[in-house]
Amino acid sequence: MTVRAITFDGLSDGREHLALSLGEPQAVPLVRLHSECLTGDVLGSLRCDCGPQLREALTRIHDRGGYLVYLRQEGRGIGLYNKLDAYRLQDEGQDTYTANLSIGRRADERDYTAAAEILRVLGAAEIDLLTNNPDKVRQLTALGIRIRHAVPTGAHVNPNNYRYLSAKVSETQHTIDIEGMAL
Ligand SMILES: Nc1nc2c(ncn2[C@@H]2O[C@H](COP(=O)(O)OP(=O)(O)OP(=O)(O)O)[C@@H](O)[C@H]2O)c(=O)[nH]1
Ligand SMILES: [Zn+2]
Repeated sequence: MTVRAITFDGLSDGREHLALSLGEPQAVPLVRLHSECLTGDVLGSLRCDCGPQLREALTRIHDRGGYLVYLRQEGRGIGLYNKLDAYRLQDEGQDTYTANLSIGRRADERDYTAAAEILRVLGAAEIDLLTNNPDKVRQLTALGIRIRHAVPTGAHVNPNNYRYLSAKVSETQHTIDIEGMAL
């Protein structure tokens, strides 16, 4: 797989987000905005679905042509240490969003302004977005990116992440097909 890595100067949040260009260039590219998850992406944690989603995205975007934008928004924007603190509360029974509130943070602190800046630099003003998250679609649209289709990812369900995925469906209306997959 040939991959072109693209770096950026002067993004409004000052972070080192990375874009990967995969496959053949397209008028309307397939794009994934992947939020950093050290535990899932790198360490293979089964508590979430981030690692399998990342690998699925790389393959699908390579086949279709487009960009994977790796956003440095660990823990839905609260950072790694806070996410690990929230995990402790989840082990005591709180759901993934309530645990954020319990440590004094918002349920989801992600902002996609830098992502929209990146897409504009890439010339990707209209995209197909690989996501189950309606908030990503809402925010990007408000930032001037046209979403032709929101393309759902696969459902990467396991016994350890079932509650986490259920909360995404019930609390933030993610389009994940976990019906009948209770483990
Ligand atoms: N605060 C917190 N963040 C988490 C937790 N589990 C995963 N994350 C972070 O959540 C982010 C991934 O977001 P998700 O809400 O799983 O999925 P999404 O990106 O909104 O939606 P998709 O585009 O459909 O994948 C990554 O930054 C992870 O580090 C958790 O229990 N608590
Ligand atoms: Zn994760």
